[in-house]
Amino acid sequence: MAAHGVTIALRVLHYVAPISVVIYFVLAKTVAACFLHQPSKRAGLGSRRYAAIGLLAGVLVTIVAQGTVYVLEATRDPQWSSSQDAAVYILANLLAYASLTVGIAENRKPIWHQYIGSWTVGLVMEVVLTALQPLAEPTRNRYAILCEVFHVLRTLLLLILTVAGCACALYDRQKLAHPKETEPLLPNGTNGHATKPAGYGAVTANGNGTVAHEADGDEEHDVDSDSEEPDRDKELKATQKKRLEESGSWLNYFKDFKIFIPMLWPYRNRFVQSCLGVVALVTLAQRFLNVLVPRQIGIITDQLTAGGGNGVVPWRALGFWMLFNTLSSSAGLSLIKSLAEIPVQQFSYKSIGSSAFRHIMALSMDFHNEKNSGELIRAVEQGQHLQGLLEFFLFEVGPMFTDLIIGFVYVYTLFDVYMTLILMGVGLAYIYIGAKTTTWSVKARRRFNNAWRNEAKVQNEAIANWATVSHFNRGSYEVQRYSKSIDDFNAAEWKYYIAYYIGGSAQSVVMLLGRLAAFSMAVYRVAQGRAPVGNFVTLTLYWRSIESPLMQVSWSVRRLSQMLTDSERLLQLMLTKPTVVSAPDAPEIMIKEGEVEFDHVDFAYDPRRPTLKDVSFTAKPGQTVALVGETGGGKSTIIKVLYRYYDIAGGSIRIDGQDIRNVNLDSLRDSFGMVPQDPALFNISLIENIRYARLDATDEEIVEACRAAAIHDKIESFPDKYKSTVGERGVKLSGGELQRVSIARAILRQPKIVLLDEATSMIDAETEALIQKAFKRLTAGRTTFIIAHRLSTIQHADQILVINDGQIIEHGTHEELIKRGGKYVALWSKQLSKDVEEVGQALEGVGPEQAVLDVGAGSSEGTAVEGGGSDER
Ligand SMILES: Nc1ncnc2c1ncn2[C@@H]1O[C@H](COP(=O)(O)OP(=O)(O)OP(=O)(O)O)[C@@H](O)[C@H]1O
Repeated sequence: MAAHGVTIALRVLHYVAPISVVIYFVLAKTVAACFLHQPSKRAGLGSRRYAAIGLLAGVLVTIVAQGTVYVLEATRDPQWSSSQDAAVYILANLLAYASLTVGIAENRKPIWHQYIGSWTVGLVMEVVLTALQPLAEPTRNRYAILCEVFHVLRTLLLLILTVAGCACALYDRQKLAHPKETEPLLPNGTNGHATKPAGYGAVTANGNGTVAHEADGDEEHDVDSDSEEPDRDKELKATQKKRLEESGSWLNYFKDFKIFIPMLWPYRNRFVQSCLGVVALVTLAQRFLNVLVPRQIGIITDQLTAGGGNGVVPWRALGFWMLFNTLSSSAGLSLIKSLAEIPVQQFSYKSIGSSAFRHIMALSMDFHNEKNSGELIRAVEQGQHLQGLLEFFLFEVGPMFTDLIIGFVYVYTLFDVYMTLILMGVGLAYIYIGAKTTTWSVKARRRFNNAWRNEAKVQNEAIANWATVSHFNRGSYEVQRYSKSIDDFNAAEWKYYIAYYIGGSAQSVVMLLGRLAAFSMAVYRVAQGRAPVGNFVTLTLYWRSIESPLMQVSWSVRRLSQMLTDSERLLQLMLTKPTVVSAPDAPEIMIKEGEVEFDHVDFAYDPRRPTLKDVSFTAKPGQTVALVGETGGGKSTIIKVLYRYYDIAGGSIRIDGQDIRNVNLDSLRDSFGMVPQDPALFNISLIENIRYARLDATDEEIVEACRAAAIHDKIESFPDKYKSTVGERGVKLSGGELQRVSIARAILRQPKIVLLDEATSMIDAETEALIQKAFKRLTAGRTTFIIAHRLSTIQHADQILVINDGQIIEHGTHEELIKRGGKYVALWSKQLSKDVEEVGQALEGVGPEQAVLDVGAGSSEGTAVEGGGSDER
């Protein structure tokens, strides 16, 4: 009775032993991957790895030897099938220890505790099995004795592995705790490694899915060391690694991706939610159909075989098969699923696209000055690959694992546990090869993406800067540059597809071998009479349903990593916070008078170089303040900080006593009418471009504004009048026309404060005189800031500020400044002499009296010649 109990315990242990080793290893690996466990600094010692591989090879030999003994015993005793548990123990143990051996052989820096723990679990199991074996079989033949010898040998090998592993771990801990006693006094620099800057390449992903310090010199697993990548991508990856290191675990790392959840999950959209429900139901039904269709064929086969041609048709079984088959056809449930998926995909496409676009538009000027717009667009496009993420997890990864589990159980019920083991073996080999090829293809994919982006960038830059290219006659140079970028792209694409296809073929071979083994085993079993023919037919049809989730596992890993790589750029973009934002619950600005006060304002684009230094002045309500000074002095910057393109570093800017940082940003910007230095238009009609300033303006108001800006007659002279399109950024208009359109926009906007940044620099003096009236109307009663190099434009200003090197060096009215005889006068006379020179050149050949006459007109009326001819770009 006791022997019977021991036999049962032994049988159970035969199943439990290999499973517990595998479970421990998988759990330890998962925990290590999630919490970024790092291999110890001494983990890469080659001698330890080789010793462990040698001992594990010994363990494998004892398992194979024991298996051989069982086969010999089976040939001697046909009733041997009763010891199926022993066969399972051998096969499963072989799979388990082979996986551990491959794990160490593949990884130059293993995380040892994962392995030591698995060996310990294996050791405990082997000790119990070795002790129970003699109790279960008191009378033993030579086969049993041999098996016991192998058991003992295996136990000894595992004991050595466990004890040596623990001893090494303890030794390392002591050694690392007292580095001074053992480490060389000189740092790493002595072995030729350069010190890397903090935060850059500090950690790299290694084969464990964990991070390792690059300084350890483990280049084999440094999948990210990619010298061909542009600096920006290296920066991106450095940020990603830094983020991973700071977050401490992959779980935390993925927390950042949660910003995409509201874009993927339709919280408030009932229709999309119900479509998701339909997709979920169909997915569930498909799991059942995967089994029911081949099973029904098996049932029909068995009924036909049993009938032996007696004319009885299995109508009922056939009817069910027809029903199941129709449901699983592409005109059945798949059609419903495909239709229901469309709104779900469109929802996420729209929400990712519009959120990313909204975010980009809300980012501050410093960001937009740095970024290449082509790259931004590509980041959004690639990020939209995330669109399928929700479905991917819910309706691909989930069903895939369900199918696998159903598959393991169903092939067991069709035949026996060996079939399940074949399936597991194929699965492990397939996933292993899949993981290997994914590593190559992800690396190749990154290069492919970079080359693709670079190609778009080169093309985009050349087209956008066509005028510059043409000024320097660099057309063929740009074509050459572009064709080189296509060559790079083709080379990267070629490498990517090689890695992709070779990996795919290797996996197909594994799949084929698995199919051959399973079908041979099924034929053998049917021939032995241990299973009906119908089961073989069912298996051949069902095998395809098991292969596809297996293929999906590695494909899903590949797809997930591809989705994450592609969306990393969008994530970085979404994580970029605008530097200028409204304070929470900031009130709208209330402008009554329009008094603008700069109070000890300091500002710098780059903290190493101050741009504005202690700037203080007050623009009284309705006053016109002119900013003059040498180029690069900081005039435009004063306007930019007032518009809050940038936040100042010190002091404050107040409008009617309200600090502009404490009011709502939109309301602040709504109060300004800006005419910038280089106005740009959309490539739409003129009338739409002007209406952009005030979307509800009527056509009459637009025409009125254009009249005031002295551009109406010009527009009327165009063949399509107000409907003329203006080209990209307004290139079809001359510089002067562009500025006048821009002034018309400002007039239409009816702002509270007017900002004119070189608004008339490209307009000739004659036209400027025409629009002076318009300016008067625009600026009447409004506080106005004017930047102008043409001093005549600003001589009537209420206040003139002379800006030099970020400071106000003089201020006052034109007359006061002229009287003072300082920098303003220097600027004024410099301009006069420049004008005389230019006029002299322009009037070469004209009589001297005539030239003097013209200069006189220019100086009194504001340099009549300055704008001459500059109205054309
Ligand atoms: N986005 C920026 N990033 C870094 N530095 C900048 C930026 N914009 C301007 N600067 C620098 O700030 C300084 C002041 O520039 P700003 O455009 O305000 O001068 P300005 O007086 O308006 O010149 P100009 O009369 O030529 O328009 C210059 O040295 C310029 O190089």
